[in-house]
Amino acid sequence: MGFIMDGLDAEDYDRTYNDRDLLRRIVTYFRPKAGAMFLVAGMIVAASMSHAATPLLVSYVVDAVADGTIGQVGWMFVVGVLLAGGLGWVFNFVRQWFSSRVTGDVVLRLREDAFDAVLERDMSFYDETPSGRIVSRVTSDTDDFATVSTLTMDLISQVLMVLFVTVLLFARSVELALLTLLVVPIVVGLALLFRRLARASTRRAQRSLSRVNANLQETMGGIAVAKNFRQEQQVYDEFRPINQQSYQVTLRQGFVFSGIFPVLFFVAGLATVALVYLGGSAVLTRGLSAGDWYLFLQGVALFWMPLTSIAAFWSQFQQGLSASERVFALIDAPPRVVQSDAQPAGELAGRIEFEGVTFGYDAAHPVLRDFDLRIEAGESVALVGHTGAGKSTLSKLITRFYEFQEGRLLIDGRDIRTLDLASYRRQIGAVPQAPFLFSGTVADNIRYPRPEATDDEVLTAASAVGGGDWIEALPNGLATDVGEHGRALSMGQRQLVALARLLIQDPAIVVLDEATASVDPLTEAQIQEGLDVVLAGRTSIVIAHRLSTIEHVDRIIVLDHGQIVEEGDHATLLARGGRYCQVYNTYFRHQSPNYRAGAGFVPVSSG
Ligand SMILES: Nc1ncnc2c1ncn2[C@@H]1O[C@H](COP(=O)(O)OP(=O)(O)OP(=O)(O)O)[C@@H](O)[C@H]1O
Repeated sequence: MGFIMDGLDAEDYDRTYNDRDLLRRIVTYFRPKAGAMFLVAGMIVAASMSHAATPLLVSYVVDAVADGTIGQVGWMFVVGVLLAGGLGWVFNFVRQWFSSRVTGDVVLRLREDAFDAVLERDMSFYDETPSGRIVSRVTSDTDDFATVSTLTMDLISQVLMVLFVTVLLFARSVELALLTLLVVPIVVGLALLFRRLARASTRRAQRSLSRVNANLQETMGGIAVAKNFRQEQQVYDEFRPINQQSYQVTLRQGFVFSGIFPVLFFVAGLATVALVYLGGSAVLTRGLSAGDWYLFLQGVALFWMPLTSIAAFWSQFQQGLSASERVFALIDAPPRVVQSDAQPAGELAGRIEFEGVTFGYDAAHPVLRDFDLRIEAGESVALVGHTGAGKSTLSKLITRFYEFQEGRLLIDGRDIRTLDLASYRRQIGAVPQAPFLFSGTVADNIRYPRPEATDDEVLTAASAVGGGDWIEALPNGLATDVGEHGRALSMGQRQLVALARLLIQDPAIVVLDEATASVDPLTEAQIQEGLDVVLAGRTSIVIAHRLSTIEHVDRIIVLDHGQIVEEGDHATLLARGGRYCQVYNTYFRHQSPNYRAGAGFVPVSSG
């Protein structure tokens, strides 16, 4: 049991809706399609009537054969049966056509809503949720939901068939009709019991599938690293148990689902035996016509088919319901970042103040405790410190990607929680270590923050960065295709594109995580020049990895375990011989032009 259930826990934001809320929610998606659905309902009634007409007509044929009048009326029955069949086909066709439209439109809207919700989520959501799982909610879960609507329409048509057949049965013989109906509560009871089992096993099957998706997604994302280190076997070893688990869980689901049919058929078989026996005796003893008896035998078959398919329907219905539950949970996931107001940020000067901020990714383990820091408008600050010191964390709070637990964060003296996030983020330029480029040309990527930027503006921005020489090195200049994730450009070129993109955005505050990947000295110089242009006149917080950056900024802040342990400019801090010197000796010393292995250490006198 342990292995089969491992890793199939719900996501943090998963929730269980009660049936009524879930159905109400589903109905809101179908309401705009009411017109088409009425037409579908009409077609379902018409098709069900034409299908129910066939056994009725045949029962008359049986009677006509029995009393020898078939010769005079035979042709009418032939026409009647053909007509019922033909009309049934037309009604069904129209029904299928419109119900596909309804389902398609509903899924379209649901998927749009799910996608919008995904875009709205805070960064913490992406850190915690593997992207494969998100993908499977937006794609396969919405598809499963679609099957609910198709099945619901099928079910309605089946139920109508049952009603028509019941009416026919009662019209012919109340006694036999009641006998047939006696079995209904048994079937419904079994179906309800089965419904509980099906829902639980279905939910597990969906989770295991999304685990497979998540694993595949991660594998594809890191395939270059895996191949480089020849770790294909390890990747395979990781995939195998996850896939195996999905197999086991699906197998269990199949077991549960297939269990219901033998039980239902057994009950149905008993009922048929009883009807054949009682109906046969009635024909012999009480003058029931052979046609009536035939109608009953057909009626039983017609009657059982919808009932058993209703039972089978539950399984898929449950699958669709739990899929819709998962999609709605994604749509309804409460944001972690909560704004108390939505004041437009306006033109920011860029002053940033942390006042007694406490923050932990997990509230029980704070990364920052009672943290104070004031960065003046237009000041450039470099954050340095050992790995895990909290440098990126600070930048994530400034970009408002994460919610902090205590204290205040002020931007130009205004509480960050009172600002309209969209207008605030427009003034924040965040550059990650490995700048992400979207498929398209270099110009498309530079224009990304402001699609209406003219070609001249794009060219000016690109030329301002690193003297613009790098554009000539591109095969098609700014029209060069960057390839998937910018793979067609070198790391250095990608960074230059990211800097030019910042110029187009023109933010008041820049939060930059410097790339650690080394580039050639020429590109390095271009990037440094680009940085000087981009950072001029803006508040900038740089998670510094390059010596030239720390030598140029107004203030260096040394972080250790979420605390500021030292601050000042490069020369002052070097002279002090404190914690900064330790960091310098570890990370920056070797970047000095005079670097020689084992030499150039700055003496450390304290801490
Ligand atoms: N998404 C996350 N979820 C949980 N913990 C995290 C997350 N990101 C960072 N941490 C933890 O917070 C602490 C600070 O991490 P942070 O990324 O701010 O360090 P850093 O100084 O930027 O390190 P580096 O130079 O390696 O990027 C670390 O202990 C890290 O394990």
